[in-house]
Amino acid sequence: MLLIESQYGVVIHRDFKPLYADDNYAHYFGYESGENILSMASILPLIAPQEQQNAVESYQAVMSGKERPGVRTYRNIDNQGSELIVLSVDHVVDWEGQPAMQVTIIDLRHHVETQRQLRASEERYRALVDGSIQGILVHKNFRPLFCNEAYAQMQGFSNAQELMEHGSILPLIDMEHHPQAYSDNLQLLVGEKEAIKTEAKGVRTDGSTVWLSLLSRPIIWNGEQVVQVTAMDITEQQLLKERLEHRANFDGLTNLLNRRATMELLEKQFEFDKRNGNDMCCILIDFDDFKLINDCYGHHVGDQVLKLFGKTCKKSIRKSDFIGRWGGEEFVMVLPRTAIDQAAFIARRISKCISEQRVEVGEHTLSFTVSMGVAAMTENTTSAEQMINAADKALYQGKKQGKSCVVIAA
Ligand SMILES: Nc1nc2c(ncn2[C@@H]2O[C@H](COP(=O)(O)OP(=O)(O)OP(=O)(O)O)[C@@H](O)[C@H]2O)c(=O)[nH]1
Repeated sequence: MLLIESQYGVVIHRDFKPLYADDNYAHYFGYESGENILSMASILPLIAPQEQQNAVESYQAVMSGKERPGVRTYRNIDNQGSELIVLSVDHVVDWEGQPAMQVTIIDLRHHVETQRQLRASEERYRALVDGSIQGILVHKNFRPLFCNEAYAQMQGFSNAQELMEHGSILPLIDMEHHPQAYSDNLQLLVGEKEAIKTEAKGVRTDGSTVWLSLLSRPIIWNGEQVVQVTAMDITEQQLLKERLEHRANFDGLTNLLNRRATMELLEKQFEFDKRNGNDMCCILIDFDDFKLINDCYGHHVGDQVLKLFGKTCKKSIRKSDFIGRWGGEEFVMVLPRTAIDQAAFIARRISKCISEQRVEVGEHTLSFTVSMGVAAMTENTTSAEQMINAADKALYQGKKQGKSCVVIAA
């Protein structure tokens, strides 16, 4: 497909400040490696002085969306001061969350033939972007017209051809993102938007998830208005983000919501149920004589008991209910749309269930109990905190009454 025999060089820059340059690019200008280019404050001096203004204007026009990225010829200057004519293919890409210009150049000095090829710019575009370090896909209403190797690999294909054999790229987009994809596609095609930047979940050929940072723009392809997508694989960053989010909201030992996340959710639920006139209850749960468990069997057994408690509770509540770790061996269960009688019933059921659990420690079989305070959101309850305090008082009563019991707040 590519009629040009020479290799091409790639540089990515923002306002001509180099962000990435490969060695081929550096070689064109007489440097040893891309590192030499990266150490420059600007790559503008590599363009012949009489063409620099033109280059700056083109850059601004493309980045602001006034002009589409295109194929141009430039007079460049190498580090010996000699002029070289290059064919340059501009391409707006996403670089660390910001748009940047990717320029692919071919030295035209020895390739008179390439002048003729200038006219076949779309064909050349195909060949040049194949070497892009970012995934590039061109589609017309999700029918793939072109994709480079990088894009195909991100989606789990072994080569671009395999992806191109698919009639639609929609199955490669997670269902959840389909409405957004349709709407973005339409907005770009009717010219409502010049570019759309999104993060979307993709489906690899093996069914696994790939997270992509996408920059979509309308381009002309064989005379038709179509969409070009530049993609970066951000799966690792996304997984890290999810892990950090999980760590920020969940307790590491029991994998239940931590106190902060529980309170946040409880407050939201409280506001919702209050506004909608729904019932709502909370149960404060505290282990009985937990210190004894630690003292007799060791801290690790205490941990094991807490984990088992978390699992047991999660299994015994509805999807709309939630439970969080409030403190060391204290937990809060939130029951939206639940009246106090039902809540008391649930508390007793869980209390029984907990007391039936057994943990084997060597020759010993350990059992344990909890005390619970149950409170409802009444007409006079004005905050989630107030409801928790009421449950806490009831729990305190329970502890005084001899533990292993469920006490309903007055
Ligand atoms: N193993 C383990 N123990 C914990 C954890 N968090 C708190 N504890 C222990 O739980 C015990 C709680 O002791 P206390 O507050 O006296 O309560 P208790 O012994 O359950 O007594 P009552 O509440 O009156 O029934 C303390 O010994 C804490 O060290 C934890 O994550 N793992």
